[in-house]
Amino acid sequence: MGGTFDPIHNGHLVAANEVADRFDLDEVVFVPTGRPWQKLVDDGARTPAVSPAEDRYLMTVIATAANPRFSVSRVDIERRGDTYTVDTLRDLHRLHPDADQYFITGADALSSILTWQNWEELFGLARFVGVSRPGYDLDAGHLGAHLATLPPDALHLIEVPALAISSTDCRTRAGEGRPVWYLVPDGVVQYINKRRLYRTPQPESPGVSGPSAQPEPLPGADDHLSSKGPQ
Ligand SMILES: Nc1ncnc2c1ncn2[C@@H]1O[C@H](COP(=O)(O)OP(=O)(O)OP(=O)(O)O)[C@@H](O)[C@H]1O
Ligand SMILES: O=C(O)c1ccc[n+]([C@@H]2O[C@H](COP(=O)([O-])O)[C@@H](O)[C@H]2O)c1
Repeated sequence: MGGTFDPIHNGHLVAANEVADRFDLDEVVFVPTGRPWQKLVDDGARTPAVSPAEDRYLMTVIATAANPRFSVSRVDIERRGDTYTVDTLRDLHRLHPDADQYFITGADALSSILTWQNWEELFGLARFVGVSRPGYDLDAGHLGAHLATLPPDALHLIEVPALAISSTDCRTRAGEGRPVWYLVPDGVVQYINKRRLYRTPQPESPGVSGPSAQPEPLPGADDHLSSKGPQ
């Protein structure tokens, strides 16, 4: 399952678990994006409007650690440049050449798949599983005439328990000091607080000392992964 996971929330985890159960998958690999090119700020520098990749990666590790079937891959955050699913699937295939790959995607992401890089190749690299998400229609109608050209078994649409949770709402809540408990795993709440993620920067008062408004840089955070906090 690919995602920006800024932060990972229980909607992601329930969807992944449901697909693992329905398709009897041995493993679900969560793949945090490196540079999600459709989430860039239009500032000329093409800056991702997302938290640093290492923070998103660590939250994903924390959220999935207790489930033996869940793992997290760094393929997208270690690849330079914009993140394309076609590269994700090729990299994972190289790492697990004998595995049948399924790519799990929510109804919203599925509906924009025709805008993805080299989207025609995607269905030859993995089976796609589109999962329901409150507020979005789950159908493949947007694929139009392309649907008939897909390999058999290329796309499955499944209903999963409805959780009206989004990362956007979690960021807004954290920024406003409202609770994100029970929307994200407890460890992720604690990580958000520890790293002061999603807080609107406060102007510093001269002469007042106190805890730094900025979190410590993470060891290993690389320049090409660094990015701007969400607005
Ligand atoms: N509540 C949910 N139910 C089902 N699928 C979901 C849900 N939230 C996200 N997804 C799917 O998980 C994948 C990764 O989503 P992403 O990390 O962008 O989370 P998001 O909540 O959509 O984030 P944002 O609000 O920042 O856009 C996408 O395929 C998305 O459609
Ligand atoms: O390949 C692409 O061009 C592409 C464009 C947009 C999104 N995706 C993938 O879709 C997944 C969900 O993305 P997002 O931005 O909704 O978190 C994630 O794995 C992204 O890499 C992929």
